[in-house]
Amino acid sequence: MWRRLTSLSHLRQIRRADELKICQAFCTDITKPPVEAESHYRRNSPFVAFVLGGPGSGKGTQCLKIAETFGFEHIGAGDLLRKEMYSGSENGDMIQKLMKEGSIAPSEVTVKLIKKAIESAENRKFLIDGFPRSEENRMAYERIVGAEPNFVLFFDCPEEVMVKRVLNRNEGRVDDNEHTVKERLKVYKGTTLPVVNHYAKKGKLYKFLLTDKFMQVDGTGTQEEIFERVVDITDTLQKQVIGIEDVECAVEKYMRM
Ligand SMILES: Nc1ncnc2c1ncn2[C@@H]1O[C@H](COP(=O)(O)OP(=O)(O)OP(=O)(O)O)[C@@H](O)[C@H]1O
Ligand SMILES: O=c1ccn([C@@H]2O[C@H](COP(=O)(O)O)[C@@H](O)[C@H]2O)c(=O)[nH]1
Ligand SMILES: [Mg+2]
Repeated sequence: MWRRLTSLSHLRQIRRADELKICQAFCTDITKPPVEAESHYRRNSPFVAFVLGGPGSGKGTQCLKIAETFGFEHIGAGDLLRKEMYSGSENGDMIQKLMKEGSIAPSEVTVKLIKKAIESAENRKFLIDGFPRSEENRMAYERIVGAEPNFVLFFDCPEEVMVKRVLNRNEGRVDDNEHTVKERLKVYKGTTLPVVNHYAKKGKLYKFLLTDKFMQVDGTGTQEEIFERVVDITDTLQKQVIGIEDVECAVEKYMRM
């Protein structure tokens, strides 16, 4: 209840009469969002978290755990591109060449695949793993999908650990080799980190610094130890964001009166 009322403070510009209606509407003990607001939220506002980090930092591993625990749909941008590559599509050869080089696929191709995956899912909560890779990717997503992510998780892993993991992964990926991993690291540092900085400035970034302080397995913490930290943040953010969305939907409803 308190959160609902305090979240309305930014609406000072609304006419006094409308303000009164909004306050009256929220002065009852609402423990659940109004049915109309809830369905608006589900239908129109997918809840999106981007998951970023270098090659082999553990994005995919943690996404599987988050998806299972919190009921998110896991969309791996690289997985979508690999599927497209092997599907015999007209973009297949181009994607394969870029992946082997460690380069980034054109934004329109990747965003189109992500948008399709979001639109065809029943779920409205998404983890988008390994995207955006560049500021250009980010802007294309925001333009085409028409929204920013709700929050961004960032796995900051030491470079030597990432390289070792990628070279030991053994999943038959065309880019898991010494030459390509060097290129991917260059792209990550030069082109993806600016995206991370962008979301840090916007206050949307949650960084997991994976250093040798855990002294486990490979010096970054076991998958379970890292996940324990991820759970806390994801749980809190989900609750906060859903609360804010409810207020905005309800405000829209009362302003139309
Ligand atoms: N905390 C960890 N400790 C040890 N090994 C790990 C840990 N997390 C992930 N791994 C292993 O490291 C490898 C890379 O992990 P993962 O595929 O999740 O990385 P990624 O960030 O998705 O990489 P990419 O960007 O290349 O897809 C996998 O073989 C995974 O099992
Ligand atoms: O948004 C994206 C995501 C991926 N790529 C290309 O795919 C590979 C592998 O991606 P992973 O996320 O590591 O599975 C990546 O190196 C890029 O070549 C992309 O172009 N755009
Ligand atoms: Mg991955």
